[in-house]
Formats: sequence, structure tokens, C-alpha cells
Amino acid sequence: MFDFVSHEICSKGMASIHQNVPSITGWFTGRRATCPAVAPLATCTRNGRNPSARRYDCDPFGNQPLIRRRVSSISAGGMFEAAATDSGGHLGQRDTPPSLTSSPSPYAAEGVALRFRQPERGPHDINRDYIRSTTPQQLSPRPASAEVMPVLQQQYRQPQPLRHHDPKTIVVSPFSQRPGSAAGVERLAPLAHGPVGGSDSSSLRQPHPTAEPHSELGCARFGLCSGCSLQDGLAAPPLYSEAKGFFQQLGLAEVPAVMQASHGWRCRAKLAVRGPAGRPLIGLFKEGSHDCVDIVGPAVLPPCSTAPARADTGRRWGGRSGGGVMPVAGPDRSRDSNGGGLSWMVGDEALSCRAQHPRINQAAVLIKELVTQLRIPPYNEPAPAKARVGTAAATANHRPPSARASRRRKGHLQGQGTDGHPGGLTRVETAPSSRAEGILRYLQLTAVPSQPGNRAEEDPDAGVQVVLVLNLPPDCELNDPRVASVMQLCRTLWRLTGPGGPMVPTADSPPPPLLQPTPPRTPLVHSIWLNFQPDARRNAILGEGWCHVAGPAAAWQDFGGVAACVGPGSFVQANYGAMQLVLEEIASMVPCESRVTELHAGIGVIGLSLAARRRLAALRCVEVNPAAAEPFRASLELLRDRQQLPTVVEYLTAEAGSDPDHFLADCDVLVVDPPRKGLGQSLLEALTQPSKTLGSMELVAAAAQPGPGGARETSTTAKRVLPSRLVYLSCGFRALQGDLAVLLAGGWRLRSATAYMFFPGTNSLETLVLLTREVNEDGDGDGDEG
Ligand SMILES: C[S@@+](CC[C@H](N)C(=O)[O-])C[C@H]1O[C@@H](n2cnc3c(N)ncnc32)[C@H](O)[C@@H]1O
Repeated sequence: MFDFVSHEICSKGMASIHQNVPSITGWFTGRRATCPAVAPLATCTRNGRNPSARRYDCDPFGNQPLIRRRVSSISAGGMFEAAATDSGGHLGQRDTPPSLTSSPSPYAAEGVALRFRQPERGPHDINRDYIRSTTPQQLSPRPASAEVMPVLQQQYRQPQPLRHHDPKTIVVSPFSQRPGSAAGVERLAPLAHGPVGGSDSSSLRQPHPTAEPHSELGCARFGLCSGCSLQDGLAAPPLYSEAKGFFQQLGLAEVPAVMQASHGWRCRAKLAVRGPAGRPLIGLFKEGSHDCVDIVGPAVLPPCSTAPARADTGRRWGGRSGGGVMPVAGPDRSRDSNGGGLSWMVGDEALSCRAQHPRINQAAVLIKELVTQLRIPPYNEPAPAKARVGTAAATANHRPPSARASRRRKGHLQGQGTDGHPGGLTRVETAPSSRAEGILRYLQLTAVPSQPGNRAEEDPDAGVQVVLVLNLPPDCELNDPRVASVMQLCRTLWRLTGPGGPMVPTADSPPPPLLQPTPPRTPLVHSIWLNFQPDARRNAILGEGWCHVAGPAAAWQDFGGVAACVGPGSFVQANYGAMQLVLEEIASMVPCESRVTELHAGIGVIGLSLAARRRLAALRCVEVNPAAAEPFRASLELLRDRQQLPTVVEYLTAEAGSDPDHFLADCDVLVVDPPRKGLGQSLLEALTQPSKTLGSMELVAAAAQPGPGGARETSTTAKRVLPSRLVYLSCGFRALQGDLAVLLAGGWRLRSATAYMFFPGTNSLETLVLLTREVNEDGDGDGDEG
């Protein structure tokens, strides 16, 4: 029998993600918003002709139906459709909608015909009530169906070699295989110098022209942005040497260092958006400042283009590609009434962030281009009152929100909180009285596998879940012009790179958002969310309000053999590949049939993967962020359909230190994965004072526990029974040192430690430690378990 016990999973905080989605159905589908930028691309693709030889003008906001004009620039989000034609100008689509004529096009030689539609409403005339009362079917009988859309989307679906992928795991320190080591991890000899990893010699591995020629990182921006502090020795940062010495003092001869990939490892990126309207900077802050270093490469034409290169305006990185240089629209064009041109196709990977998944880089390029063309004002930070500066190492580590902040999160629209993961950003506290301007604050981009069962970190065709973090209140009216420009961005982005179809679910569609399958072939943009973070004082990137705009709500990803539901506000490790290795090693530390408690469980990635791999007798997960419960439940449901699970699965929304006796009851193996500050005092006490007599209240609680191993005693002399194994995954090495001192003094014995490079290029570690203690009949441990 399967039993899912969920405590404090209330109807408010735990509401299904879609339950609180505002009824904006039909808003985005009310007009055919196919961007005519498809025209040159379609031309290029179909006929191999010069796309810039002839361009099409259009007045996307005009009211003249069915007008063709020649023009000089192309709108980013117009109100028309584009259709590819054959050489005679006839539409080539078999299922051409009746709204498109088949009359010969004057531009037939271009292979493209544009037709303009009478927009039902102007782009700035968005009315929420109107939207709510209109179904997508009424407004848009079908998604943009012109052939050029699939053609364009195909451009983004093109399977590309995942050039960053490094199949080899690097282990720096010499060591022998040991029982607790990561299963399947390839152990290599120590690396002294030279490139990390296998024989991949793709361009992503080539250093930037301006980078240190022999550096492993090979990034032209090294030293400018705060994302990386090391460009060599990525697999053995200075902190690793220190950690090795620390553990050797504690009796461990070997401390393996594991790096899964040196480039392209980041599957979730959080990027600041700053700078003036029309010239956005998207990237990370310089050390100790609000100066944003742009890490998003320029948009360039595809190699097949023969378009003449135009002089760069100087506001972008110089563009280059295999097929020539094509700086995109300059300021003059961005002032066009049509919103400027979209001449780009992809960014230049050699100029993009080395750490990020290539598909994240591509999405960032597209979004930057649209932000530029639509002149969406980036967030303008108020002057900082006191700068709290993180080092590169600190920024690499996550800083989950305080428990109080997490409790405050109710999620205005979605019931989702934030994970507070900076994703490489240095955050700076600002003065309470400061005033911020601008709209677009951050981008959160998460790689999503293109196929169920795929892993995003290995998937060259991965999609990207886009979160636009806005400096707007969650209750901002959607007819607010500031939102309108953002929505125009969303609409264009979706039309260009989404899978097609309406952007939001219909009002009467069933709400299975978390279990919504990923489309068979995922285009570049998997889904779009808005997050509202208007508070300049809050030290968090994500705010409380969420709005689901397009695509599946969740980004499912295989973690440790389990399909894990990752919401846009869920905590998830940025380095998916390294986390997979950690999960393998944790599985090797946990005996089959164990009763496992996982504290700081998040969406339950570790616990569920153990449940899938180790036939656990029981699983209890404890997490303070209430927004993590719903994704956990969704993952659990999917897993239950596939295989046998522990008879009792508990998910507790609570602070790890709030009731340790309850959490530790009936537990053989305790897994902890705390934030950087490490374990709380009460938990450390509980783990080191087994002979503490339980109070009567605790006994009542313990007696209520079902199943074998529940309350074994009812007298007030009952003692706390501790687990025999403690698996400690730490992202804060300093805190780990302190916690280990307490635990070792309290009877635990250190069995193994492995240093994982979760953030190659930074001086940080993710340390996985196994501790054991012998448990006698009294529940006391003498610190030695077999
Ligand atoms: C490093 S993350 C680990 C999450 C999860 N194990 C994973 O790998 O996805 C730390 C988690 O601890 C949670 N957390 C922070 N303080 C906590 C507390 N006092 N009690 C319980 N959970 C806490 C955070 O919300 C976050 O989900």
C-alpha cells in the first residue's frame, strides 16, 4: 500500500501552480503575432537567397487588412502572418488557413508572402476583462500556421553538437576505489595543467581571442564579471587544497575531487538586466558594484547569410560567425516605428558565457535582442546604501532564503516562493528609501530536456524555461503599458522560438500543469513565466508574484533516475551534471531497505532518487519552503506510476531544527543538504545528545507515528534513537568545518569526503561527507559503526 502523508500542505501555500493563474486566456493569441523576421530566414532557408536583398515593410499596428508593402525593417511582434510560397507565389502549405490567399505574390521570387491581418485590437489596448471573456478559439482559431514559422523554429530546433559536453569526470587527487565512492565515476590521474576533460576540441573549448591563451576557462570576460575567479586549475581550486588538508587531519587519507564538466555546466542561470533602454546589458555584476558586465554575445546572422556586414555601432561586442559578421539593428533602427529590425538568428557561442548551457546562451541572445528592439527599460538600481559584496566563490554558492522570508512567501499568483539562488550574481543590498526605475530586473533561464528521460546537461536540443523578473507589483494591471511591452516580448519570443500554439491554457482546460508532458520536440523556448519583484530592499532575485505566460509550467528533468518536477521558483542545483554524480555517490552510501530522513530536501531530488534506487523502507523529507511541496508531490506521483515506492512517504514543510526528535524518529540514514550557513543549533544538539530524555510531549508525538519502529517506549525515560548514518552534502565549507567539529565530538565518525566542483571557475566546493555512529540498544553511539 502506498501512503503519501503530507503535513502542512495546505490549500493556500501549496496550491497547484495553475490554480492561481490569472485568467488571461486568449490575450496572447488574440492576434496573429508572427514576426516577419521570419521572411529573410525563410527565404534564406528555402531558396538560399540573400535575405537582405529585399525586405518587407509592415505596419503591424495599422488597420489596413491585406496590404503588402515593401520596406526597410521588420517588426518584432506584428499583427500579420507570413507564409512561404513556391516560385510561382503560391502558398506551399497544404493546410494553409483560408485567411491566407493563394494569389501570386509580387515578391514570389523571394519565396515569401506576407499578409496583414486586421488586428482585433491595438497592441496597447489590452484589456484584462476582455481577455478573460475571450477564448483562444475565438481569437485565434489556430496557431500561426504559415510555413515560415516551422521553418524558423526549425532553425532553433536544429540538433547541434553539445560542444561543451565532457563525458569524463575528472578526479584530481590520487586515490583508490573505495566503497563509498561515486559509482560509475571515471577516476583519472591528477591534472597538473592543460585543458580539463576529454578530447573535445570544439569551438566552445577554444579560448576567446582575448583570453589567456592557455587558460582552461578561455573566457574573454575573465576578470570583468564576477562569475569566475579562476581560469586555470578549475578541477582543483585553492579551497580544495585546504579541504584536503582539513580532512587529512581528521584521518581521511583521500579526498577525491570531482568535476563533471568545465564548460557549459550551468543549467540554471540568473542574469541581471541593466543599462539604458534600447542598449541593455545582460549579465553579472562586477565585483562589489552594480555595474553589470554583459555576458550575452551579440546576435548574428546564420552562416548561410551573405548579407553585407554593417558597421557595429560600438554598443555591442563585435560579432563574428563562420559565415560573416552581421551586427544587428543599431540605435537608429531600434527607433523605427516598427520596433526595429530582427536580423539575428543566433548568438556567437565563442563570445557567450563559458559556464552556461549553450541553449541558455542562445535564449539570452534572443531575449536581449527583443529587449533592445522593444526598448523595454532595464531595471535602474538605486544607489546602494551598504554594499554586501560576495566573492566569486560566494556568488557561486547559493544563498537560500531565510526561513522567515520563506514563510512570508505566499506567491501572489502562483503560490511559489523563491530559492534565492543567485546563479552567479552578486547581490547588493540597497537603501530602503532608494527608488528604482525600469522594468526588467533579471532573467532566470533554465535548461529543460527536449525529450522525457533526457538530461538537459547532455541535451543539445534542450529547451529553455524563461523567467522574466519584473520591477512591477504582482497586482499590476495587465493593461499597464509597461506590461504590454514585456508581453510583446513574450509573444514574439514564443512565436519565434516556442513550439507554437496558444501561449496560455484555455480557461476550461484541465489543470495538469506539473505533469504536462514535454512536447516531443522542444524548440528553444520551452516556457515563459513572469515574476514580480518590485522591492528594491529585498535581497532576493525572485519575488512573490508569478504569472505563467506560455508553455508547460514545470521543467521536468531526470535527476538520479527520477523525473523531477522543477518549478520556476524551485530550488535546483545549477550544475545538473555534477548533481547526477553526487546522487550516484549518495545512493552508494545508503543501504537498501533503509528508513531515510532528508532534511533541507527542497523538491526532494535526493530522497526520491534514493527511493527509486535503494528500495527504501520509508522516506521522510523536510523542507522549509512551502512552494517545494507541490513539485515534490508531482514527482512522487510520476514515480509511483513507474515503480514500487516506500510504503510511507512523508513530506514535512517545516524548519529542520523545529522538531528534530520527530524528524529523527525511525530513521536509519539521515541526509542533510543545508544552505551555506550549515546545520542549526537544535539539530546539531539532537544529533549529538542521544541520551537526552524525551519529554512527555515528544513521546506523545512519537507514539502517534505509525509503522514499525514507531514509539517504542512510553515511559519518560525513553531516549532519543539516532540514525546510524549521516550523509552531509555541504555547499558552505566553512560551516561544514564547524558542524563536523561538533558532530565528531558528539560521537560521529568521519568515513569519507568527496569534493565536487559544482561551480568550475570559482573557488568553491560542494562537499559530500559520510559519517557513521554505532547504535546500541540504548540508542547511544560510540562513534564506530562497522
Ligand atoms: C542547498 S538547498 C538543497 C535542496 C535539495 N536538497 C536539492 O538538492 O535540490 C537547501 C534547501 O534547504 C532549504 N532550507 C533552508 N533553511 C532551511 C531550514 N531551516 N529548514 C529546512 N529547510 C531549509 C532551502 O529552502 C533549500 O531548499
